[in-house]
Amino acid sequence: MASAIIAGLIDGGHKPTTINVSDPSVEQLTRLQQQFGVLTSTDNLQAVADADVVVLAVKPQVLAQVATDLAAALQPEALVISIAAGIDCRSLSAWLGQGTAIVRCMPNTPALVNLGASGLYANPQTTAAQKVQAEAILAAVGIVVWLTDEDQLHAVTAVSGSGPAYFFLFMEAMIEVGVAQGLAPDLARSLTLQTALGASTLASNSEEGPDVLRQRVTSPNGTTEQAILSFERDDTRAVVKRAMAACAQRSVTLSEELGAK
Ligand SMILES: NC(=O)C1=CN([C@@H]2O[C@H](COP(=O)(O)OP(=O)(O)OC[C@H]3O[C@@H](n4cnc5c(N)ncnc54)[C@H](OP(=O)(O)O)[C@@H]3O)[C@@H](O)[C@H]2O)C=CC1
Ligand SMILES: O=C(O)[C@@H]1CCC=N1
Repeated sequence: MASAIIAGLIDGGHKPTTINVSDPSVEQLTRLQQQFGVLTSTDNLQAVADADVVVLAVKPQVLAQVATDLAAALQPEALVISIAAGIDCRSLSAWLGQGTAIVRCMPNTPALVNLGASGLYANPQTTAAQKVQAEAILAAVGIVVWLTDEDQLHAVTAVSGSGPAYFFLFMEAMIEVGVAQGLAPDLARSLTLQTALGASTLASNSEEGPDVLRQRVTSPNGTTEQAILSFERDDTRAVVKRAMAACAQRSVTLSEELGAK
């Protein structure tokens, strides 16, 4: 995720030498340095020392340690943006310092192709100018929505944070079945991916909702009708509801398991 955000910032005209990337892996840093021309360090404290914005893009499992270590090195006026799933502002403040301006963000991997979708929530310590900064960083890789209730980030995770994986699963299944029905694998793949891109683009460009667009594909007594009836008989909406509930619930329990006690 961090690579995607760095790429978006640099594509958007951000000067590479104003970005300092820290990671334990020298190989990873060398790759980022060669690809983007950013400054690099294996020392998190050194990387944040002069930073006005710090993006925390580590796994939730290491966030407590990383954030606690950073506290002493942060500039008092720095904005901290965390993209970690689940971990709330209460925990981040406990680790970073109570006065820290924090924006929590839930991005997604289509940020890699500038088609990301991010939900953002700012704690009360965040100034209007810092909110503009946070929005500009995430807007470099896709659309941004602001949330007024931090708990909504669980739902954003279930919709867009994890959402790409649901569509990939659907694509995998369609490709497999296309092949089973007699198509060459490369044909099944390109037809599936173009259909996903076409459906998404059509829905994005249309004033009509997905329900109306679906009905347009579904000719009475035609082929689609049989597929949709089969999906409804299998209660696909309930399947989606259970999956997204499990996802949002995991976001809640990540916070309980890994948050500040
Ligand atoms: N993947 C996704 O679709 C999304 C992920 N997120 C969130 O983004 C965060 C990162 O996820 P993702 O990008 O997938 O994970 P990655 O494992 O790809 O990236 C995490 C990076 O953090 C580095 N790292 C590990 N320990 C430290 C440390 N102590 N100090 C500095 N860097 C460290 C890792 O290095 P190394 O590999 O060498 O250990 C790795 O490069 C997570 O919190 C996740 O919840 C949010 C939205 C979507
Ligand atoms: O699976 C995860 O925990 C992360 C957060 C959202 C997408 N990937």
